[in-house]
Amino acid sequence: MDESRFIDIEGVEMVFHTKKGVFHALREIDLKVAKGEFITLIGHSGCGKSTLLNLIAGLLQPSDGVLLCANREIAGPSPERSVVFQNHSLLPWLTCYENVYLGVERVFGKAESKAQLRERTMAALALVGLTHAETKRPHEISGGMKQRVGIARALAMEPKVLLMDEPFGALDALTRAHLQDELLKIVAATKSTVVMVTHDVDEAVLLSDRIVMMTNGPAATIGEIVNVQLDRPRDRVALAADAKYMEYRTAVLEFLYRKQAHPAKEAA
Ligand SMILES: Nc1ncnc2c1ncn2[C@@H]1O[C@H](COP(=O)(O)OP(=O)(O)OP(=O)(O)O)[C@@H](O)[C@H]1O
Repeated sequence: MDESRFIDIEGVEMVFHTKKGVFHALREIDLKVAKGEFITLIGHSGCGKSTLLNLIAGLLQPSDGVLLCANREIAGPSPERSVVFQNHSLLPWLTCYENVYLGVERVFGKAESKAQLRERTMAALALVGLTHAETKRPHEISGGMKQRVGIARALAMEPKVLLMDEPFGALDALTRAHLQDELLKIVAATKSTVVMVTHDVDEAVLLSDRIVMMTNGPAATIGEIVNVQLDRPRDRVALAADAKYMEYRTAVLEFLYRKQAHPAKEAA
């Protein structure tokens, strides 16, 4: 298999049929994501970032074009492409442990013993530093912890691709920085392929191998792509004074606020 096109998106168009008529959301989307690559999607509000992520997740079907993952057409949702949403979407009546276990059981339940499933669940909770919270329910933990349970659940399914829709968008700046650092470590350890939607320019530069910048909608498409060639592991404090980091940051700001200025709704 050609690992440089692990996710292969070709000629994708997305048209929504609404009560008000036809809405052309995405046009001519071509993107190849390599195995182990970390991609962020950035662009102004409403440009179609979530739509593109949902197409890769298989939650939406394109109006035209094709999406492949590991050479197979993406025909629907699958645990091999697990999604972490902004609102953590945990089941409120289940404990943190049970929320993660549910995903583990779905993927490995037929093949493995209960002890093995338990081991996987505990390993995923440990990965996000939540072993101590296994018996707590979502209302008993902070927003950052809930988001970590969501990430643990997604990772525990050992997905080929981790899809994240503004996973840290609702968190305060310090918690957000902490979770970004954790995610970098986890991704380095698991060698996951990640596609993440973000509004945050610094988050995009810190995490990405490539930043995919989208033009404004309607009929949004990929405008430019920034190749972030910063060594890993990355240290946010050291990067703050790094000339290359500033260059990438400026390139994204330039795209968003000069080339794709959005007078009504300034994002990022
Ligand atoms: N199911 C749908 N039916 C009709 N229109 C839709 C549907 N889903 C999305 N859209 C429209 O497609 C466009 C892209 O929406 P999308 O949510 O993908 O944007 P986004 O870039 O993720 O926005 P935000 O940053 O605000 O979350 C928007 O104009 C939106 O109103």
